[in-house]
Amino acid sequence: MLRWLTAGESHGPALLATIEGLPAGIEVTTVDVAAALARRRLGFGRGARMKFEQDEVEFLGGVRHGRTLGSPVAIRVANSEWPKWQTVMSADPVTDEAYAAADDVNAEKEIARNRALTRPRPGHADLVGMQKYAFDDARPILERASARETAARVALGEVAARFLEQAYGIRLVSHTVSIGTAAVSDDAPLPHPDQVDEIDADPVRTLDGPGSAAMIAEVEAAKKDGDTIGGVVEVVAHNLPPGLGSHVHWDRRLDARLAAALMGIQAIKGVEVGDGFRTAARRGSQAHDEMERDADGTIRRRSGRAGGTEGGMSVGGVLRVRAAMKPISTVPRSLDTVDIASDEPAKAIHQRSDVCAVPAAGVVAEAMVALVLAEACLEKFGGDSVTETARNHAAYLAAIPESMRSW
Ligand SMILES: Cc1cc2nc3c(=O)[nH]c(=O)nc-3n(C[C@H](O)[C@H](O)[C@H](O)COP(=O)(O)O)c2cc1C
Ligand SMILES: C=C(O[C@@H]1CC(C(=O)O)=C[C@@H](OP(=O)(O)O)[C@H]1O)C(=O)O
Repeated sequence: MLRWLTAGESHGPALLATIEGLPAGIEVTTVDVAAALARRRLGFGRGARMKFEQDEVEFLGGVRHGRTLGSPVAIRVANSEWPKWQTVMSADPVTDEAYAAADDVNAEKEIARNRALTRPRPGHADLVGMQKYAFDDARPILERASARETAARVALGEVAARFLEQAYGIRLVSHTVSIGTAAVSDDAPLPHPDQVDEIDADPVRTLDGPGSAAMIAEVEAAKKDGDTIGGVVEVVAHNLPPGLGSHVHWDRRLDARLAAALMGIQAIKGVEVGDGFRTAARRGSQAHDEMERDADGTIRRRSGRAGGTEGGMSVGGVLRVRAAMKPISTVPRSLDTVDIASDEPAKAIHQRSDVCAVPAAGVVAEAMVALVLAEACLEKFGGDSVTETARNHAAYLAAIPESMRSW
C-alpha cells in the first residue's frame, strides 16, 4: 500500500510531504527534487512569487546516501515568503501589542497583512471555506487552498517518477495543449520523455512553435485586460505494462484513479483519458483502437484513441490523459462579491497572483500521474526493494503467452 500526505500553508514556514510504502533502493537526491520543483515554477504568466521563490528542499527521513530505505520518505520544502509572514502565520498566539512592539521595519505591513479578509473571491475556496470551518476571515482558508501546496506534491511525484523509471522503465512527460482559445495543432506528434528539457525551455511548455506563440499572445492579452486565463495540459507516460488497475471494481479502475488524482489539483475542472470527450462525438468504427499482429507476432493497436486504458486497466505502452484548468480566480480587475463584514456589495480580494498557471499545472499533473502509477505498480508487482519489484515485473511480462503479447 502506498500512502502519501502533504501539510503546510502558503505563507507558513514550509510545506511537508511524506510517502510511505515505497521500496528500498530508489536512487533519488535533493538535487532531483529541487530540479522538479524548479520546473513547477516555470511558465509564462506566473506571478511575482515564482521569480524569487527558492523551494529549498530537505529530506527529513527515508533516504540515506542517495537511496530510499523503505521507511517513510519525508520532505520539507521551505517557503521563501516565511520571514515576512512570521507574525501573521505564527502557530502560537500573537497579540496586537506584539505586532506593534516587533522590532521590524515591516511591522505596519504585517499589521495590514493580518487584517481579516472579508471580500471572498468568486471561484476560490474563500466563502465556502469560511462557512464550513467557521471563520470570519478568508486567510485561514486561502492559505491551505493555495496551489502553493502543489510544490509538496511535485516533490513526492519526483520520488515516484524516479521509482517508476528505475524499477520498470516507465517515464513521463507533460505539455500544454491549449491556453484560452490558442492550441497546439491537432496533428502535432505526442511528446516523448526525452523531450522534457525542450518542452521546459518553451515559455508555455509546448513543442509546437506556432501554438506557443499563440498561447503566449493569449496570456499577454489577458494580462493587459487585467484578466486571467486557463487551458488544457496533457500527461503522457511511456512503457507501461498491461494490467495496471482492474476492471473488477470502480475504485480499482486505473482511469478512475487518474481522473480523481488530476481533478484533485486546484483549478482542474475536467479530465479526459485519451480522446475522451472527442471520442463521444465519433462512431464506434472511428472511436476504438483496432488490433493487428506485427510481423513478429506481437499484437499492436493501430491508434491510441483510448489513451492507453481498456476496462480500467493499462493496455501497455503509452498512457495519455488531459486536464482542463479554469482561469485563475484572483482576477486583477476584481470580480463582484459581498463584504461579509459590512454586508455591502464589494470587489473581491485581490492580492498578488498568477495570470496563467497552465504550464505549471502540467508539471503538477505529471507528478499526480506518477504517484497513481507508482501505487498501481506496487499493487501489481509488490516488492520491498527496487530489485524485487523489478524482478516481479519482468516475471509477469515473461509469463504472458506469446500469442497474447501486445508490445
Ligand atoms: C499551479 C497553480 C497555480 C495557481 N495559482 C493561483 C493564483 O496565483 N491565484 C489564484 O487565485 N488561484 C491560483 N490557482 C488556483 C487556485 O488554487 C484554485 O482555484 C483554488 O484553490 C480553488 O479551488 P478550485 O478552483 O479547484 O475550486 C492555481 C492553481 C494551480 C494548479
Ligand atoms: C505560491 C504558489 O502559487 C500561489 C498559488 C495561489 C493560489 O491561490 O492558489 C496564490 C499565489 O500565492 P501568493 O499569494 O503567495 O503569491 C500563488 O503564488 C506556488 O505555486 O508556489
